[in-house]
Amino acid sequence: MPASERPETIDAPDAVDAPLARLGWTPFFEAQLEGFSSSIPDFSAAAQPTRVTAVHRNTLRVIGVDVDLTIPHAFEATVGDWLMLDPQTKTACARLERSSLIKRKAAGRITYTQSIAANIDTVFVVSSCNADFNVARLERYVALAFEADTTPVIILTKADLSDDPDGYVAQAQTISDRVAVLALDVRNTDPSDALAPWVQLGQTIAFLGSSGVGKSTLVNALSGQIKAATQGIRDDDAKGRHTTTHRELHQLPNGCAVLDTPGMRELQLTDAASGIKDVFADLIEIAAQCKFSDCAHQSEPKCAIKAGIADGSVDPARVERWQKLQDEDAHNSEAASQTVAHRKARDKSLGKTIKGLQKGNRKK
Ligand SMILES: Nc1nc2c(ncn2[C@@H]2O[C@H](COP(=O)(O)OP(=O)(O)OP(=O)(O)O)[C@@H](O)[C@H]2O)c(=O)[nH]1
Ligand SMILES: [Zn+2]
Repeated sequence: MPASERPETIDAPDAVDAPLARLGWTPFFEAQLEGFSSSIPDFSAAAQPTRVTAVHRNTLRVIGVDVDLTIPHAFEATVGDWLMLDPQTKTACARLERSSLIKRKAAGRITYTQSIAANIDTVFVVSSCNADFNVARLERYVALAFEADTTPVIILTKADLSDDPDGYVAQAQTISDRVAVLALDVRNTDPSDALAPWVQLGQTIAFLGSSGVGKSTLVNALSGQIKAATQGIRDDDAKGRHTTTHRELHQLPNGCAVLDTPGMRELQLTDAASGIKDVFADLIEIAAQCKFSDCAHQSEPKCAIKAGIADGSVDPARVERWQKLQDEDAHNSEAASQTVAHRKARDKSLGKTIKGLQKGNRKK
């Protein structure tokens, strides 16, 4: 959903079960329940929806209505997923289809795609009206949010520290006409009203941005802890920070769920080709007029991008950032797949060596 179509009437409290809505339950998930009892053989009719709030090495923590349990891993569930819990066996018997998924390629012993968080509705991309502000970085996060099927909203904090917050807003607005941009002074003003269109019962939000831009300050303010000394609260992390006891899934007083999960706050871009296309849709449309379909917009004849730069309708810096982001994404995506290919080749040759040695031993 384009951010310009602001959610106005999401999940009226009576539309879905209110206690579940406080965990982020929406009609999208409700609608999936019907199909289960008939299509899944061992589906228990008593199964109930629970949300994954933490992923540990061997277990998942799931929370539902009057449920707070640690259960075995199932269905490759990640933080934010909805699992149907069989109350008898205390195991998951189904994972609901995801409305969104934030993932990244992780290169460990085996390279694999790692899910970071599921079912986030709005990603607040946070930067500040000072040195942190960087259009290229914002574009990267917006691409990531689009790629994951979430709605990105740009928040520029520390408006009070700048002489020209509107100038920052204007710059951020050039990123995409599908993304709302807000400048906030979170230290002195309650952000609740400004963020109300997205911060609603049944919705799940997350904050993305560099360290120190004010993400925790925002969450604290939304939790009704305005002007709480962020640092002080933080030092007492387990108890003091935010109002809920669950570190990974906070519930705001109005019933909006906030996913705060390790690895979510700062993310590298990989496998985000379609998210990048969404951010630079205007340039892609122009590039479709280039003579060559694989035009690199460098020295090719009849290049529509270069023509646009020449007549002033296209910003050359934006073209440069677009190409850089594409390169970064291609590089990261390829590096990850090469790691797999390289390891496979190495393991194969190692396998041959071992076989050879074994044969040699047998001959002796
Ligand atoms: N003046 C001003 N200060 C702010 C504003 N928002 C946040 N701050 C301050 O910026 C500092 C960093 O804020 P945090 O909320 O801890 O930043 P963070 O993004 O959560 O940082 P990490 O947890 O490291 O990712 C704190 O001292 C806040 O009080 C703002 O709008 N105006
Ligand atoms: Zn071109």
